[in-house]
Amino acid sequence: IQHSEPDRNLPWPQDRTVVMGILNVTPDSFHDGGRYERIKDAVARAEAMIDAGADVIDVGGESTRPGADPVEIEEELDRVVPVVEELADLEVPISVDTRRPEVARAVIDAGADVLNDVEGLQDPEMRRVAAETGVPVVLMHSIEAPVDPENEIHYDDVVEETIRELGDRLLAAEKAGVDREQVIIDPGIGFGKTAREGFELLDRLAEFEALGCPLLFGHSHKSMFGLTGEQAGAAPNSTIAATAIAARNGADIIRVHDVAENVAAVNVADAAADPEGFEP
Ligand SMILES: Nc1nc2[nH]c(SCC(=O)O)nc2c(=O)[nH]1
Repeated sequence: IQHSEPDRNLPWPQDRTVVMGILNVTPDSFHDGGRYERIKDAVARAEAMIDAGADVIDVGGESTRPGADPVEIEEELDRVVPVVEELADLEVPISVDTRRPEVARAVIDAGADVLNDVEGLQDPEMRRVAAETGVPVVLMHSIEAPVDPENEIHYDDVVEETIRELGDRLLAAEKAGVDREQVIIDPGIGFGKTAREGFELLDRLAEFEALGCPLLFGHSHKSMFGLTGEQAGAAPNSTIAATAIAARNGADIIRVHDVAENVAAVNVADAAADPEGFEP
């Protein structure tokens, strides 16, 4: 499976699988230091991921794990804006994982290059920000984020239905003035989907080509790997293995915590996809 046509003006290479390093700036993701410590640590962690081969850094100030408590907007701004300001000078693009238009506007003003909306631009105001700024936007499939664990969602065919619903979101975005060329799609692993549905999506990733957009796959340390003997939050080996399969099945961007290991996995997949043409 070759990557989507390299005709998008995205801020990363389009002839190989791109690695997005996850930078959580939620308090529980740092040892207990002061605010300034946290910002310093965040920048150091971003630089370490870049040194390990990350092509883009995804900054997130609100955990959207199933059942997570929503964070006040002021708190989210206070967490992400200072970090984006520091990272804006680094040589790789910065994406921000946020559901909030206020945060989206603020981080773009602060130098963020990409919006990563786990609610798939369901908020009309988020569609307006994407349309007005023209930045690349990751449109992730989720009926809601965080998903209420009590909310029993049933799919007959998770792949078909996810593609269809992403298609609907794409249309709504285009109606709001978002250019299809700026959209990256994402199946939203773990967001209202079971472990087995996660593996079904991994196996049939190529079917998402139908939407004609680059595809981001975000499986790192997720609960689907309970099926393969690892735990949510501690699934390094399953994550690396799934990265290789996802890249070989057409994922254009892989969103991970452990950059070096997953860079190796995408290199293996890309080399297998094009043994003659692959360049290390
Ligand atoms: N685009 C995109 N953004 C995300 N943000 C999270 S937060 C939950 C976690 O990392 O465990 N997951 C994803 C994902 O799968 N895709």
